[in-house]
Amino acid sequence: MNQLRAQANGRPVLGIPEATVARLPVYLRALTGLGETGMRTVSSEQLAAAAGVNSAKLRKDLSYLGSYGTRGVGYDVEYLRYQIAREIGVNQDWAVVIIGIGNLGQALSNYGGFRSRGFRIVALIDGDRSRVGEMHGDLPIHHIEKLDELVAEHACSIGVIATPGDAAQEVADRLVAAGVTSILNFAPAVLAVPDGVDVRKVDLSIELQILAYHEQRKRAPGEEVQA
Ligand SMILES: NC(=O)c1ccc[n+]([C@@H]2O[C@H](COP(=O)([O-])OP(=O)(O)OC[C@H]3O[C@@H](n4cnc5c(N)ncnc54)[C@H](O)[C@@H]3O)[C@@H](O)[C@H]2O)c1
Repeated sequence: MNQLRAQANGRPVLGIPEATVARLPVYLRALTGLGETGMRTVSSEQLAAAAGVNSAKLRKDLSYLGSYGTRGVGYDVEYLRYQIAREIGVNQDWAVVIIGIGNLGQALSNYGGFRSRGFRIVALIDGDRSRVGEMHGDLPIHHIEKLDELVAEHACSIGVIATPGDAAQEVADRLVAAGVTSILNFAPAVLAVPDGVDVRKVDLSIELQILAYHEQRKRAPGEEVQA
């Protein structure tokens, strides 16, 4: 899928390229940082530098939102932040369920930064009955058999999978059956899901490999990487 549908007043208006959609959270984070320093307006060059992209690309991306800035003044930081947040959907409050409360699931459940970005972790779920009732922050672990009930109770549309890879498909199937339509998958597994369900895969080792690739090219020719 190359084009995502943008919504304005609930109506689909134009296609936003997926690469642009992927950069919107980066702009949002940069704008939040600039806003916190007290900056009221920002030029496309300043925002591009803060976001780590080139300014022509930034202007093109923002034009998809109908945001062109004011010549000689730039963009209103707060308004642009609001526009991007609305486009991404983070002006809403999204209920999130995490499945698999091991090392990673616990770290995610203890991270306080999701809430300020519009994501509320509402339930922690694990397949190990001996973990039921264990508290992380102010949430207890529930057994996976309670998944349907919890998803319905909290109107969860987003599920995070942090189970081992061999359990991930089964967990995804259960999430979909419970009504979850977006899955963030940390497990090393390729998930099959029906149309209408979005899956994003997070793989930190791929990110590290990309860094290693660039690191290798910074070295002088002939310089060996120590194993
Ligand atoms: N994507 C990344 O960058 C990245 C980084 C770290 C870990 N991981 C992956 O995240 C996953 C979790 O890693 P971890 O170190 O937290 O593992 P862990 O073994 O500490 O935790 C896994 C948890 O999943 C639970 N579980 C197992 N099967 C289940 C099922 N069918 N239903 C519900 N819960 C179930 C276990 O009881 C356990 O609590 C692994 O797949 C790991 O490879 C990915």
